[in-house]
Amino acid sequence: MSSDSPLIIALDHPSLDAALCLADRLDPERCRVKVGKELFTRSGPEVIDALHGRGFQIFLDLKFHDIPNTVAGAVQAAAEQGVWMVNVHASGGKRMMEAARERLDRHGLSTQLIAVTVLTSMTTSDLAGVGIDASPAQHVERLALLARQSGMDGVVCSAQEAARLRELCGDGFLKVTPGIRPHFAEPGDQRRVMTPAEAMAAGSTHLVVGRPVTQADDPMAALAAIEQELAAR
Ligand SMILES: O=C(O)c1cc(=O)[nH]c(=O)n1[C@@H]1O[C@H](COP(=O)(O)O)[C@@H](O)[C@H]1O
Repeated sequence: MSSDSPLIIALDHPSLDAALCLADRLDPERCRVKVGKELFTRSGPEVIDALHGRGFQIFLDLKFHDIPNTVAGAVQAAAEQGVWMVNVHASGGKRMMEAARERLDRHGLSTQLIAVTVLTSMTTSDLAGVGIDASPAQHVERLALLARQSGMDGVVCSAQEAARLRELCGDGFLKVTPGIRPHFAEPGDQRRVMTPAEAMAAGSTHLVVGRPVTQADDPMAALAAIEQELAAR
């Protein structure tokens, strides 16, 4: 089964059972799902098989960042599990991203390969704290251009940077944007946020939504409310 929806629901759950319980309340024709570090570290590849078995396309969000050979091997291992999308950190550099690209191509693996630019929880002062003297918007541009030159299919960025990246990198370059907060949701720890409709208008190609759906009393109703917000724009 596959979904044309731009929505990717982040299954940031502490156990396989909890993640599957939520997945069973979602419709794989109306969203994809994202498996991140906590869930994968606890459950291992079993969660991938279980979600595939339920018909979901999966974004395996492990944000690989290591030497080129190690990242290439990790990306290959992810792709061989049949996931739809996998990511690395653009700040791992050009040679690291190229190694990942080359490994997928060499093995004929069509998993979407994207690079994280600047995390949506980060501000200018957070960047300064790690020695980067630039605003998030400036640093995202730099890393997105590097990611495109290195053969990535797209980037993870905040929706606030999507419009600029559409100008710089074109429509076909994926812009996967977390930090999505529908009108009914709280920002929590996110700093660079937008509503679903604003994010799509700005050029996002995919919206990563976690707590606004997963913590809702009725997750499918929350997803439907987001779909309505998108349809009304
Ligand atoms: O790569 C990601 O998915 C990601 C990158 C980023 O810059 N910011 C970010 O929030 N994420 C992920 O997107 C999800 C957002 O979840 P909520 O804040 O609950 O909507 C989490 O799973 C984060 O790990």
